[in-house]
Amino acid sequence: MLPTDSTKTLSFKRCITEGDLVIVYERHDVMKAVQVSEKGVLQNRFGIFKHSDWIGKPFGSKIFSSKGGFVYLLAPTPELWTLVLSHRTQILYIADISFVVMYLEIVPGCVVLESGTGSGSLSTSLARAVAPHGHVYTFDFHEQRAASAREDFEHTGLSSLVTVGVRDIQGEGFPDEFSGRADSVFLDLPQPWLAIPSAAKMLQQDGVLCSFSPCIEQVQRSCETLKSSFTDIRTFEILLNTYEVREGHLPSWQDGDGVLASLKGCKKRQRSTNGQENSRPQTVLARRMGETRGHTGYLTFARLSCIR
Ligand SMILES: C[S@@+](CC[C@H](N)C(=O)[O-])C[C@H]1O[C@@H](n2cnc3c(N)ncnc32)[C@H](O)[C@@H]1O
Repeated sequence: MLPTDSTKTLSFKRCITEGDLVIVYERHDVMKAVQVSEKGVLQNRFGIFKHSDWIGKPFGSKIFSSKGGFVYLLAPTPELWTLVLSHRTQILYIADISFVVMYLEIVPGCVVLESGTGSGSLSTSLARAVAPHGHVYTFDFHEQRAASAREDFEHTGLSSLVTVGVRDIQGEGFPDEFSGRADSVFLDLPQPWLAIPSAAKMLQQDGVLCSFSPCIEQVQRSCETLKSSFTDIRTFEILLNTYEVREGHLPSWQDGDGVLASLKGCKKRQRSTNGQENSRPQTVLARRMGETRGHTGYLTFARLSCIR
């Protein structure tokens, strides 16, 4: 059983009720988080939507406005929350987040330490990964950021899984009460090497640490510090290619190589009985969108050595 308030973000199989946070989805790049209230109204380019029509509908419903336009009402999963949250800092995105959760070996029941909290983008996914009985303790030295993150975790229903502390982790290290208790530690700090000795103290035998740094000089300095108590030190840079999937006409053989793949396979150009060329049939196309997404940062992982 999940703690009751965390069912908001962690369960998909329920109906929308008053007070819920929903993600109103127009397109993959146009979404917003809305708190449902009986008297609430949403207005966008597709028309006017009354919240009262949403209550009782399952998450995932397609909802029509009086003008016939529509939006989808989606559950505020960590994946979607990362795309709609208010940016108080730079944040981690899904490609890095998914790699972090996997490589830190985070499973239900884990205790995870994190600093800084920033906008809580990573913390939200960490919380889901440790649910229902694990916990994320996240620290930021910026009081207002910590308070805003706490409010967000209330809204997304994760506050029973995440505790936000105000602390200078580079200066003071993590609190001693976590000594030897953490399964994993994640650092997104300007000088992570200052926090690494404390992180090593917090980790259980063979626990894993990850440090995110935007530049390679920081990585080098962190690795120097990691060498004294960690093993299996490895750095990754995650680069993402996105493909747009849409209906369209296949190019003729003379059209160049703009379209990289057809999901339905190639159909030859058709000719009618009078020998005229028909318009080419519609098919589903996948086209690479622009350049590979640029550099976000380096992820350095290391496992605590058994001999401390
Ligand atoms: C880039 S943000 C973290 C973003 C976060 N990973 C996310 O996905 O939303 C870095 C955070 O570290 C915090 N920070 C910087 N130095 C710190 C320190 N010495 N102790 C604790 N937090 C610190 C900043 O206030 C900032 O909020």
